[in-house]
Amino acid sequence: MIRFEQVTKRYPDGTTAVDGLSFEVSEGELVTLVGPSGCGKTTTMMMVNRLIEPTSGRILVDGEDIATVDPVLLRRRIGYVIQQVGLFPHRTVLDNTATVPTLVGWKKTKARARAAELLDLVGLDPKTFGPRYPDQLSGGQRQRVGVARALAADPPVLLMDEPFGAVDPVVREQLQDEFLRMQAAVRKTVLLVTHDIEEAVRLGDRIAVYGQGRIEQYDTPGAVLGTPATPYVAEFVGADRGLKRLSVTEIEPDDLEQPPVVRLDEPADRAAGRLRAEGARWAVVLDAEGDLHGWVGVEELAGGGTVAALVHRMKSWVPVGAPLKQAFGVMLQHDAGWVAVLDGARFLGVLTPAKLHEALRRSVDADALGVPRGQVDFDSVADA
Ligand SMILES: Nc1ncnc2c1ncn2[C@@H]1O[C@H](COP(=O)(O)OP(=O)(O)OP(=O)(O)O)[C@@H](O)[C@H]1O
Repeated sequence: MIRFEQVTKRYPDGTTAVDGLSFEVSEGELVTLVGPSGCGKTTTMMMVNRLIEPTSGRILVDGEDIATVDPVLLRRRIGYVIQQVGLFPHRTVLDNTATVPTLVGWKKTKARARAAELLDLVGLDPKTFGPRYPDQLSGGQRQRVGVARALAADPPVLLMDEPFGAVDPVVREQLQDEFLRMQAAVRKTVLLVTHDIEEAVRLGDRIAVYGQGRIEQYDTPGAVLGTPATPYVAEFVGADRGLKRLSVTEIEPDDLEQPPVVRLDEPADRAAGRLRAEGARWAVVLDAEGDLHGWVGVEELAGGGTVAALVHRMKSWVPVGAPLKQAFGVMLQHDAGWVAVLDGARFLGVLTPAKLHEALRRSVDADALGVPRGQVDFDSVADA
């Protein structure tokens, strides 16, 4: 969808901001450009909508060399979100959002209806916020309007330059979450500039890690964190990259341990006898469908009746496919040595700290070998 071919940008004063850049962004992909200040990220992005012209090389959008496209027409196909949102102060939020559709000749009512839809999409109630002026919004709300406005003409491509940079960390995380939810629905091709590796990892399908004017590594967040291509990348992503990797590694059924299980309708004394024989001190409680009902301690099974009367509700669990970090967070929060993993209501197994470590190690090796995690034998990497 966006293709850079040997693109170089040299400014008149001799600064080479971007040097022989070649990479490609697929349709519907979100690519984050990350790197220290002055490494050429913004220059890269502004060449896509021709706010900056390359010195040499070509950029193709949807197969077309953009040097041959009228810049005004090009920019209508490309939404642009910047940190200083740049809303018109004397226009309402609704009219700000409707700017581009109005420019391209939509009727006012249609443009406003579309704007209302988009405000809704970015989490702002159009009835409440539509009539307000930009200075009546918080920083985070203004950023959302910026995103809504960029999406208004439904451009296939979105360029975002530090779009969540101007807000505090908590709001920033909320905006990132909302943006990811929205992106899952609209699937734009997105180039997003950030200097924050956490943000790059969290948002990107792929990350381009910039050195001075060049991309040092272009890969998935997991691969960049797991197997940095150069010492520069390793240093940039940080010594705690193992910890960061927890947030991009998903829980897979193969990662799980199978704890002792008792059935909800099982007589308590029989369950107790079985668990004692296995040397188990507790068990998870499932119904006939395999759905999780909670857990029970073996001591509590001493009385009569069925397990159903004795079950403790499970306070927390995590869905399969959630990041390992979420499971780790739940374990810490409840000071627990394990957390149940569910597929819908169905119990799949539990994740323990040892299993979590194993999953992380296997995922690093899987990325390095280019194979699915299930194919990596943990024993072969345990001593690595
Ligand atoms: N108009 C210009 N004239 C000369 N040099 C420029 C110009 N614009 C940018 N540069 C230089 O080009 C290099 C790349 O700048 P760019 O803005 O692309 O970096 P960046 O990675 O986006 O940085 P930041 O994260 O600080 O925004 C820098 O050294 C910058 O000083």
